[in-house]
Amino acid sequence: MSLELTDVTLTYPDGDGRLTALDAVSLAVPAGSMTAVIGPSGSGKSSLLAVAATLITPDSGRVVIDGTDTAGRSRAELTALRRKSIGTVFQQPNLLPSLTAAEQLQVMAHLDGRSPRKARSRALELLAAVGLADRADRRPHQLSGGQRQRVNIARALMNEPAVLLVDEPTSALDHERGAAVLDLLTTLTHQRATATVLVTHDRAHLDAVDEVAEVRDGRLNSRLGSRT
Ligand SMILES: Nc1ncnc2c1ncn2[C@@H]1O[C@H](COP(=O)(O)OP(=O)(O)OP(=O)(O)O)[C@@H](O)[C@H]1O
Repeated sequence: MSLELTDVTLTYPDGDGRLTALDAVSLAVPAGSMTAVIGPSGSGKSSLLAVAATLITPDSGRVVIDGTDTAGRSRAELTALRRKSIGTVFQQPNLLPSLTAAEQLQVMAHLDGRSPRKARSRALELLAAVGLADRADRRPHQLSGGQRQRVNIARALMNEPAVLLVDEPTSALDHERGAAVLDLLTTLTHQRATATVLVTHDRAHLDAVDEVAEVRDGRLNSRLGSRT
């Protein structure tokens, strides 16, 4: 398993007491497969993603990323693990306005100490994989919303992460562009063997995934997706 959450419980301070955002949640996502996480507002989806991203340490339970148990790791170790093993795609692409599409990706490799020449060729390869080979030298304002989200996805894959965490990637897109982005995520998940978690409100997305996990009041029920 590339991503394994076992019996994860997370609480937040809430007045005099604690609010249980995740209640003994277990989730395992193998390489090359995509799990959709659905559930009503406030059910714990973002909390689940934040725990999987190692951005929040749960009160109890185990989080294993690409074979590495995160328990007891220092902040620096977790940052290194995130950089190496986790790619994130959020609703808004958050691209840097002054950089071209290729440079947005190259920055990631630079942070990782890779050679600039290798970074450039990997950036171009990934932009081609997301259908933007001819847009590599455009800046964000010269791209459409769907194209910006594609750059965002390519950037998340720059360091060949084992785990890809995706939060509502199509919420800013119309139906057709949203469907194309979802198709792309499915293809990349299989091609690049990432363990992908997709938080979504869109039930149309559920047909494309391998497994659906529904969160309600911090508890998780898994059921198989229609691809399997
Ligand atoms: N930092 C925090 N401090 C206190 N409570 C929080 C915090 N973050 C989230 N919560 C609470 O934890 C619960 C789960 O929130 P979470 O953001 O994970 O839900 P969600 O399913 O992602 O919701 P949405 O679909 O609206 O984004 C909610 O009751 C929320 O109010």
